Amino acid sequence: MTNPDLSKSGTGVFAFGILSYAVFFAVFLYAIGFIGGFFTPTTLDGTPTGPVEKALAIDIGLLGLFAVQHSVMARPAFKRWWTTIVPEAAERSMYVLLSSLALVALFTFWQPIGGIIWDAPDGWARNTVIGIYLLGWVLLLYTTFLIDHFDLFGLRQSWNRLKGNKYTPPQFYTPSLYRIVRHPLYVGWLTIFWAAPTMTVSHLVFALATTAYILIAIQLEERDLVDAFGERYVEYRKRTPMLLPRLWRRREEPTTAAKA
Ligand SMILES: C[S@@+](CC[C@H](N)C(=O)[O-])C[C@H]1O[C@@H](n2cnc3c(N)ncnc32)[C@H](O)[C@@H]1O
Repeated sequence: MTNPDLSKSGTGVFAFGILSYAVFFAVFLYAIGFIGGFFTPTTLDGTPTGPVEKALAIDIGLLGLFAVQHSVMARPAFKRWWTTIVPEAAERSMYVLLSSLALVALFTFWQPIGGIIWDAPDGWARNTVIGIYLLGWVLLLYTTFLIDHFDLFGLRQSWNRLKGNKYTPPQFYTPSLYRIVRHPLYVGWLTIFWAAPTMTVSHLVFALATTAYILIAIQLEERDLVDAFGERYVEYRKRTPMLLPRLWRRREEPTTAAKA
């Protein structure tokens, strides 16, 4: 089969990359309001409009849709097949666009369930939780730049295609926060999901499901990282905690290379 990259114009692929990035950015801004409960017309917590069973079924379906799209399309085997259909330089932008559209569906059709699990009192307690929530977003955005923000959201690939440069995938990095935990970006997400000044039943369903999803996604992602980077990632995994920073210094163990 011919590589579709060769038959598509670099300008078209780059324009698609920009469009996909713009949609992602709008979804990112909306998500801050949707999960935090400010400004946006629909929110995670809100007034229920129908029976609990129906709301639960819809919400779990929406979360499942996102989880399947986001995980299946991220696997190397899927990408190998998919890039026989879409240009290689547009693959990541396509992934970002479809992830964003799955989130638009979630924002649009989410059914609040009501029922308060906890509610931080007004004043310093509530403001502190909101502060932690916003810090989660800062952590998330900051971490994307530690790996490669523009590669993660597909712009680097389409820019390279436009310029006719050969694409080199990102290498294995452990800068800054990656020395403290292996998944700082997911720490950002978990902070965002759980730092809720008011925790309703639908927010709890959302936080539990997304936490479970992240724990599964880490297993899949690390399997791919071991395949891609081999012993370097295995050693890194041994010395660096997954999500919770160590509060004490670990006794240095000899590396596999040193043992052999
Ligand atoms: C959404 S990012 C999440 C990164 C990481 N799991 C985290 O929570 O910070 C997923 C992409 O980051 C890549 N990735 C994860 N750890 C990496 C590292 N230390 N260096 C380079 N790429 C990494 C994965 O291969 C995957 O393509």
